[in-house]
Amino acid sequence: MERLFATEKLGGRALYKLHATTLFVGICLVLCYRATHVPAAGRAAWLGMLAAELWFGFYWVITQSARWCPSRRCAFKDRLAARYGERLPCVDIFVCTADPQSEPPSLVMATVLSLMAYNYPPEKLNVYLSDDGGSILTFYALWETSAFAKHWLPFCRRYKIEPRSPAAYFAQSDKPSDPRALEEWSFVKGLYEEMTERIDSAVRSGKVPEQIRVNHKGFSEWNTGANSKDHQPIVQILIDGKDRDAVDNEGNVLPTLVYMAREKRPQYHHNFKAGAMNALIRVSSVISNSPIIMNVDCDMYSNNSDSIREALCFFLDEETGHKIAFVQYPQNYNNMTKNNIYGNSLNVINKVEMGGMDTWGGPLYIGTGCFHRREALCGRTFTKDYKEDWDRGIKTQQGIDLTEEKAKSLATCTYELNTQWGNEIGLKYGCPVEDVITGLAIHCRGWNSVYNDPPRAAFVGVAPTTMAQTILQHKRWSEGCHIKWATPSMVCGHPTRYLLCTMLSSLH
Ligand SMILES: O=c1ccn([C@@H]2O[C@H](COP(=O)(O)OP(=O)(O)O[C@H]3O[C@H](CO)[C@@H](O)[C@H](O)[C@H]3O)[C@@H](O)[C@H]2O)c(=O)[nH]1
Ligand SMILES: [Mn+2]
Repeated sequence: MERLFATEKLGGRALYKLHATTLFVGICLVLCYRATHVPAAGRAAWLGMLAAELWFGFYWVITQSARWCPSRRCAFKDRLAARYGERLPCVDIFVCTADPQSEPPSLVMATVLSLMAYNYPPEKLNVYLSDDGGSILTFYALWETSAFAKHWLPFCRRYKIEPRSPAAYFAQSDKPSDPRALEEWSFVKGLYEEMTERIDSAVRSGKVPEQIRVNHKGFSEWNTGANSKDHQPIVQILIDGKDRDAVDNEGNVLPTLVYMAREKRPQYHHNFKAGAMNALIRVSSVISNSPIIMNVDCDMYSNNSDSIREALCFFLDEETGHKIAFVQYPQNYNNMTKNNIYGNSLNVINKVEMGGMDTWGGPLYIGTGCFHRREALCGRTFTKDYKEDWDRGIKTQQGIDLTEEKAKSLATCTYELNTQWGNEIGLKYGCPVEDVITGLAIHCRGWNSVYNDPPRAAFVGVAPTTMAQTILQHKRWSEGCHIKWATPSMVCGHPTRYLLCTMLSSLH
């Protein structure tokens, strides 16, 4: 049977190998020099130099395993379409946001809209927004979005536009020349701008107007004075994709859209993004329970509406699909500083190293732009005879109120006490780079991963732009992969992979 994807080796490998060989000889010569020139005085400095050279030499040798033979993937969406048509698995999409001041809700909503507008059967798509700020402003923004989506989704489909984040699209696109298209373009643009203005002005004033609050029962969650650090669990299904009446303005079904703010109490540690993701895994398990989970940071919009279909080419491939736990896309940014002075474009990682890690079972999980197999993320160990049920998922709703109550009980502070959540199940806690460690644990359970970097970037986000932000981010990344976060079984189970995780996340 024809494969659903191909792997091709990157060109220029011979040249790189030549370059690497000369470097290796250089490193050996430096070490030789050091060993044969032991000074009589100043031994401490000599020892320090030797230690540094040995460490950097060792680092360099280890990273060669990711640079020696980089490859690129090519997914065949046409073959996927020919084989499966629209009989595709359900997908749950998780977006995490934490603070309406530093992550403006209007931008988060552009991300949410880009995800709702994927070129994918809408009844199989479920978008969840986790709000760690527990903010009525974010909820209000999502409520506005659920109404605007009824215009945005048909517009995207009719004109096959890219990218499908309205903010990015209207900033990039020229006015269409066809008068009918122009009329619609201007109408949708107008609606979008009005909505953004309403959201931004609510954020500026810090409150949602009273006449709006009566429009949805969800606003009443804030009647008791919930604040970001102390509030009850909130789950609101804003669009129920299983409801035949929830349709866009052309009568097509809409994707499910859910707002979640897990319970926060000062006496319980919330475990940052990993805690939010784990709450989402549980909440989604009673609403949609799709076999595939995708997650993005709130500042990373989908730039390519075919990314889901491409990711499925890997999962559904007959030969190797059953081994794959996650498909990782690179992090691309659209706000590079002049000359990329802080190296934020992550070129070496994105273009070479992530695609070069196949020998070690595939790329790292880097926290955003990643499609997971739900079972693997929830702690399942790989076995040859495991067969995924791609048809799984909740197809009929029990009644929204009942489902919401059930979901809230899974998003409480006490739910995880004395359980394996944060350890064997879901994302790992306690580590500043929960993603890399979680990915390592998945590999240690026997699964592989795949890296896919299509010519049209799948996700585009916002990188740090100042020295201070960059240093903070790198400090967190470097600390995160320190040995103390990995258990001995993880280090021993995949020693080279562990070293690579440590080194790739600490020295860029
Ligand atoms: O308590 C928190 C803190 C953060 N976030 C969200 O987590 C995401 C990432 O946080 P950010 O502060 O933007 O970290 P970055 O350094 O930009 O993130 C990179 O590094 C992280 C740690 O490795 C990964 O989790 C991210 O996916 C990756 O983009 C954002 O969407 C936040 O809203 C939460 O949901 N809850
Ligand atoms: Mn970020």
